Amino acid sequence: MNLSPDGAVIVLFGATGDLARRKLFPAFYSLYREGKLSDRFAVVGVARRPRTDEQFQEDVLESIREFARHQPGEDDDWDAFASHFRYMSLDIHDLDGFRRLNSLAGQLDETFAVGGNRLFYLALAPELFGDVSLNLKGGGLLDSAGWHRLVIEKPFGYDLESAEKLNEELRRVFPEEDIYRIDHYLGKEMVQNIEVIRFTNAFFEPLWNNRYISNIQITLSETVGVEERGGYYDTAGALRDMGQNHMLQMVTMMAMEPPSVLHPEAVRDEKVKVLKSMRLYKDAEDVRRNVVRGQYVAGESKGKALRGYLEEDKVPEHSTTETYFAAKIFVDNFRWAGVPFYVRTGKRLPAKATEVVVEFKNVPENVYLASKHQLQTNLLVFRVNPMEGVYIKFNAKAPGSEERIVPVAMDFCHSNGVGINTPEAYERLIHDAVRGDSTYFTRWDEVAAAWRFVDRIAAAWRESNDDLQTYPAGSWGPEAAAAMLEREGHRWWPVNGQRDDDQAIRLSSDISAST
Ligand SMILES: NC(=O)C1=CN([C@@H]2O[C@H](COP(=O)(O)OP(=O)(O)OC[C@H]3O[C@@H](n4cnc5c(N)ncnc54)[C@H](OP(=O)(O)O)[C@@H]3O)[C@@H](O)[C@H]2O)C=CC1
Ligand SMILES: O=C1O[C@H](COP(=O)(O)O)[C@@H](O)[C@H](O)[C@H]1O
Repeated sequence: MNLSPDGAVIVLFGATGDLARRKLFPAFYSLYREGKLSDRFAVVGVARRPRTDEQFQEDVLESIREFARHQPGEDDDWDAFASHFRYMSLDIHDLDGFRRLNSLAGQLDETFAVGGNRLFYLALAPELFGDVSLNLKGGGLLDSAGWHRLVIEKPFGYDLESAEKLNEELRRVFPEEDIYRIDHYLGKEMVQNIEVIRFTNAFFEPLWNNRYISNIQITLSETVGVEERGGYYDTAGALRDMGQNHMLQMVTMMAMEPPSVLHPEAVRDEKVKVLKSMRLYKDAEDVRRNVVRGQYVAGESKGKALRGYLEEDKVPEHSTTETYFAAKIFVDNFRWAGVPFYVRTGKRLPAKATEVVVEFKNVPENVYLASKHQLQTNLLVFRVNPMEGVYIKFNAKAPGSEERIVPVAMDFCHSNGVGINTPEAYERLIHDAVRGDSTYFTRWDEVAAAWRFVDRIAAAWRESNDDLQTYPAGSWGPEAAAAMLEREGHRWWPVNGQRDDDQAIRLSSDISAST
């Protein structure tokens, strides 16, 4: 594995699209500003619509002004950065166009001395991935002297069968080790930190099992609706858009065994074991018991009226696509037997939050405590987004009181979501792909195992829509999701500082003010 900050020609397919504009151009700029992209790089933007190099550079500048962490300043050599960007109008079905692209890449190889390294980033609809890879080969783009890597966006297929087909198409051209499947959640600071916190602290690992942990809750909640992506979203739904990929990846980060060495393959081997240990739902009845799905209807948030999913642009009138799902998942291995992993994700919920709550089992009752106190369980919370940090709740004596035991909190705040300047997930992942570090990209067997799990749910949902619930936009989703936990004596912990029923945060700053 070569981890040097190599030079490379980066060919960005889908350069006029939403992802390029909101995430990728800003990421290139931050990497450049922070010296993480060698000066020996060029970006060739590719899409069908006509653009001159100058217009393209202007598009890049606008995107950076709107979305980047760093802003181009007066003393910043914008022109030097922009000179690395070229544009080529090309339909990906046009093989001759790929030959022209190859000759442009060859010129840029020389201009920027990149040694023939090429990174192909497919910010395109997945139906186009197979044709692009064949034409890259046919057009001679893989004949240069250096390495050739393919970065592809999700969704990787629609189910296991289509994912296998897509994978075969890609593997005809690229070996597995050169395919970098992006799951941008794996590039998030605090998702990567889960591993570090788990495996470098003596006081977590011994407790990290079914003896001490009661349940784990993972919430990926969004306030936004489907925005202008209604067409795509309606074919995916929450299960495929967030569940098959981001959600299950978060489960693996929480549940995996420590890898024997810190090497990409060793880490991914451990994640695959988790995915393969997840209990598959037996039948439709089992899915109904353990999975709740919902679709938002008109509601309101902070006094603003919000329309329902069926009123969104490009959503079919009678769509039954879920915009929310929650599930109870079991990882049937020695460490996790009997510990439910509760997961939930949805659009148009009251808060944007990505959070993992580890709820510990209560201490055994003893004579001193049992009669007098209702002890709260200990919590460890990984806050991934928008706040980044770790929150721990435990019990202590209220100062000055002989009698009272109260929950107190310790809050490690990596960033509070305001003026946030930690590297965006895409920066990390592009940086890793250029360095050849695939640790935080998903390997084929992970993708396949995740589809195997998700396909059981999708199959049950195809049988009947009777279990599809509705929830008002701006609410926390269907009641049935709360009921699913209540049946086990558990409840969802509120997220993102919205802990109205939990006084621990206030106690941490003003312990005497609590009652
Ligand atoms: N946007 C987002 O937030 C996220 C997107 N993704 C994934 O990233 C990928 C891109 O998404 P997004 O940017 O939103 O999509 P857009 O629809 O905004 O962009 C698609 C891009 O593909 C180009 N394109 C389409 N057809 C062709 C063709 N035949 N030949 C050459 N270029 C073509 C379009 O340019 P033109 O019309 O000029 O040809 C455009 O640049 C998808 O796989 C999506 O699922 C993943 C996570 C988040
Ligand atoms: O992949 C996707 O993720 C976003 C949410 O990402 P986040 O980093 O803002 O949490 C989601 O809105 C989108 O539907 C989905 O495709």
